[in-house]
Amino acid sequence: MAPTLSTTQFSNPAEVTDFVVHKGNGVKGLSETGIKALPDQYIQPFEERLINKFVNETDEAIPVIDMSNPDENRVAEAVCDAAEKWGFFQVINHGVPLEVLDDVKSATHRFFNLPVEEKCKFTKENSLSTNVRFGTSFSPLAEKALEWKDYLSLFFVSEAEAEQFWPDICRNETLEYIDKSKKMVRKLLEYLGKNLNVKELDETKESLFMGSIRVNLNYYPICPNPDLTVGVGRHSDVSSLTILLQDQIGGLHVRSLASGNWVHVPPVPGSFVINIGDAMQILSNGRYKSVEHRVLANGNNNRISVPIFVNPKPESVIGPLPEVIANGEEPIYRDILYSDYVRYFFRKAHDGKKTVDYAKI
Ligand SMILES: COc1cc(/C=C/C(=O)SCCNC(=O)CCNC(=O)[C@H](O)C(C)(C)COP(=O)(O)OP(=O)(O)OC[C@H]2O[C@@H](n3cnc4c(N)ncnc43)[C@H](O)[C@@H]2OP(=O)(O)O)ccc1O
Ligand SMILES: O=C(O)CCC(=O)C(=O)O
Ligand SMILES: [Fe+2]
Repeated sequence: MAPTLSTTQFSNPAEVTDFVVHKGNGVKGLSETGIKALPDQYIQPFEERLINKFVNETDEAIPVIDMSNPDENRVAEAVCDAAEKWGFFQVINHGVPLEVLDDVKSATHRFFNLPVEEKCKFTKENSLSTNVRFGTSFSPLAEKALEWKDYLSLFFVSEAEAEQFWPDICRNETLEYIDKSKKMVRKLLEYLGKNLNVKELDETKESLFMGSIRVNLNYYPICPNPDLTVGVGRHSDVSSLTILLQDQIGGLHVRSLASGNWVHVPPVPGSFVINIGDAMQILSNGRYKSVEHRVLANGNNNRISVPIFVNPKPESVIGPLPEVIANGEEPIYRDILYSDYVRYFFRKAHDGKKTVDYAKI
């Protein structure tokens, strides 16, 4: 239900922050007050807005890969090529039932449409588990300018833990989405691993590449001045691989490694957007690239997206794989504890590709 506060009740920026961040209304609540101008704390520095700058000026596009015949060499080659040259690609005919995708999108809308009191049961302060967190922006206490996004973040431990702590309204659909995506994730990791001389995804490699799973349900409400802010600022993911389901609205942009231009990722019905994360960049000693991306805010439509972050286990030590440096290649990253790396990422504002410097030798 829409909050009944009138925008005139915000007499200063601190009241907006209190309403959005501390009272748990999120930017969705703020948007639904009918607010006509973007509050000051959402105004991004000029260089971060980048609206229309270097966007769509070329006909560059991230590859779209058809996985109908997943055992054909050309599919594996296309995936590895995209991972090296773009760090991003879309997949179609991936084998995940479209109904599962529709169901998790509906579940996302249902969660965000809950009354504030219900969503607030899952804020950092109130959640009964650190694995379930409802929040807004990315790291509001560390950010100079906030981001126009609310999220529910679910770290998967077990079905039993999810049964106990995840919100009822979206639990089953999210679990099904994870479960039905696993086969495709394994296949993608097999392609990427083989190309690095990893013969098979045995227990050790499985734990490094896909030892933990986090799913975020993202909600980007209509924004009064989308040109002045961002939905998500420039960042690379800290995952090994991210599987992103987006709706039909659009707004995700990827930095082209070839030109430096921002390239829009057009919604393709029934597809996933796949991207390489920092953990895979480190494991592959820089062969596969985790690439900067960002999401524009939208003045006309609400948007949702549902990324599955496929990660090493928090307790894994990650560094360039022995198979990669066996040929005498110099390691460019040191060994790091993965949970230290993720903590470092979460404790600062988005800052483009800087997180990975933490692991550089
Ligand atoms: C939210 O907007 C985002 C998110 C992203 C994410 C991109 C990714 O690639 S996510 C994949 C990350 N990988 C993993 O989660 C797997 C490994 N996980 C771990 O090692 C641990 O779960 C942990 C993340 C280190 C948390 O450990 P723990 O100490 O048990 O838990 P906390 O004390 O609650 O958290 C520590 C610290 O982290 C921050 N934080 C935790 N969870 C989240 C979350 N879901 N979202 C945001 N921040 C989180 C938090 O700041 C905690 O510090 P406090 O000072 O608040 O206590 C990309 C783009 C986006 O816009
Ligand atoms: O919403 C999107 O399209 C991308 C979100 C994203 O980059 C993230 O959650 O890491
Ligand atoms: Fe991301």
